[in-house]
Amino acid sequence: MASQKQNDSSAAGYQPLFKSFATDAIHVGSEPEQWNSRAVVPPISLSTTFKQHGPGKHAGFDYSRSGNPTRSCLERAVAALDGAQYCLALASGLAATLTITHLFKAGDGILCMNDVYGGTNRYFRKVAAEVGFDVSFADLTKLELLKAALKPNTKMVWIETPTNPTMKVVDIKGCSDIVHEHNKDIIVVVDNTFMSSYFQRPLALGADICMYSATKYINGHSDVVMGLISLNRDDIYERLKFLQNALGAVPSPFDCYMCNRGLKTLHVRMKQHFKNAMAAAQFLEADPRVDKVIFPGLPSHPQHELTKRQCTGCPGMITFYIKGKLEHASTFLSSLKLFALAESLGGYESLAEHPAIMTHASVSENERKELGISDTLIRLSVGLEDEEDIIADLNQALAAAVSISTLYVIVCISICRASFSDQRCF
Ligand SMILES: N[C@@H](CCSC[C@H](N)C(=O)O)C(=O)O
Repeated sequence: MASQKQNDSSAAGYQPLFKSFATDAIHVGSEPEQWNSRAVVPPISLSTTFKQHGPGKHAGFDYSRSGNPTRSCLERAVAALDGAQYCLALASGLAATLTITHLFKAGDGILCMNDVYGGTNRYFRKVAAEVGFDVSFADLTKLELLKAALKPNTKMVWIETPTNPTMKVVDIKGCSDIVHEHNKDIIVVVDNTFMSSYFQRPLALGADICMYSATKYINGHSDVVMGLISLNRDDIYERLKFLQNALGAVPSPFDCYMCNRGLKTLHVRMKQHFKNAMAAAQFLEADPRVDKVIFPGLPSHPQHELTKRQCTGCPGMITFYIKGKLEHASTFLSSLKLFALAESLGGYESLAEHPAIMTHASVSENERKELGISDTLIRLSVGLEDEEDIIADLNQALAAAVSISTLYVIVCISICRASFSDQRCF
C-alpha cells in the first residue's frame, strides 16, 4: 500500500514523492525527549534570555534573537523536508531575501529571473541596486540567455519557479549546472514558495540555497508572515547564521510555533491543492470566456514536461487571461463569492487577485507589459474547499464579467483585428 501511495504522482508522469515526507514533517524537530516535560507538541518558548552556568557557558541558547528553542524545532523540521543540513527562519520572505543578499557586497552582480514576486523585483531594483549591487534580470527559462547574462562579477543567480505571477517554470538543474560550470562560487538561490518542499527540492537539483516565503504554503493558514532559508553548505550557513543574528530579522516564537503546526499537514494540503487546481484549470481552459490558462499541470503549459521532470506535482496557483479588458477582469474579481479578493496565496482558503494592480503594482508598467502582466491577467490561489464549489464560483463570476453578448462582440473584434493584420479583408 505504501509503495502504491508513493507511486501516485509518478504514475501521472511526475517525480516520485519524497520518501518519508509526512513522517519527517510530523516528527523531526518535535521529539518529546528534548523537553523535561516530554511535551508531544513543542512548547512556545517566550523567554527572551536564558540563564547561563557561567559567563559564556549556556545550554545552547543565550538570547532569543540569536537562537530560540521553538524556532529550532521549526528549522530542524524544514531542513529535513528540504533534504538540507540547515535551515534558518526569518521574519518574512523579504527578510530572507535581504539576509541572503547581505552575503555579498556593493559592486557584486546579482542576476535575477525576470518574472519574480513583485516585492523581490522591488527589493533588487529599488533597494539593492541603489546601494551599489549590479542587478540584472533575464528570462532564465532560456538557458542560452542565462549563459549570456553571467558576468565576471556575478555572485548570485536568483531563480523563482514557477514564477509569480506568470507561472513560468525554470530548469533548476540546467541553470545550476551552467552557473557552477561558469564559476563554482556563484550562489544559486531558488525561491521555492509556490512549490513548497512537498513538490520540489531545489537543493537536490543543484541549487545552493532554497528559500521561502513561509507565509504561503509552508504555514498554509494565512496567519503567519515568515521566511525560511535551507541549505547544505557549512560556510554559507555559518555566515547566514551570523547575519540572522546580526541583522536581527527573526520571527517570534509564537509565529514559529504556528508555522511548525501548519507544516505538519503540508503533505495533506498540497495533494488537495493539486487536485482542486487541476480541476479548476481544466474548467477554465475549456471555457470560451477565458483567453488562456497558465498552469504547469496542464499539457498546454510550455514547460509541462520540465515540471514533471523536476517536481512531484503542482500547487494551487493558476494564472489566466480573461477575455475582454480591465473592466471584465475587475467585474470577475468583484463577483467572486467563495474566492476572497486578496493578496497572498497558499492558504487553505481560495484567493484571487489582479497582479497588475495588487501584488505586482511595484513593477514598472513597461516591465509588466514585457512580462505579460496585463490588465486581463488574474491570479488564483486555489484552496481546499470542495472542487464543485470552487468551479461554481469561477463559473458565476465569469458569467457576471463576460456575458454571451459581450463574448460575441469580443470574438467579432478579435476576428476583425486578425483579418486586418493579415490584410485579408476589408
Ligand atoms: N502589497 C504588498 C504585496 C504583497 S504580495 C504578497 C505575496 N507575495 C503575493 O504574491 O501574493 C507589498 O507591496 O509588498
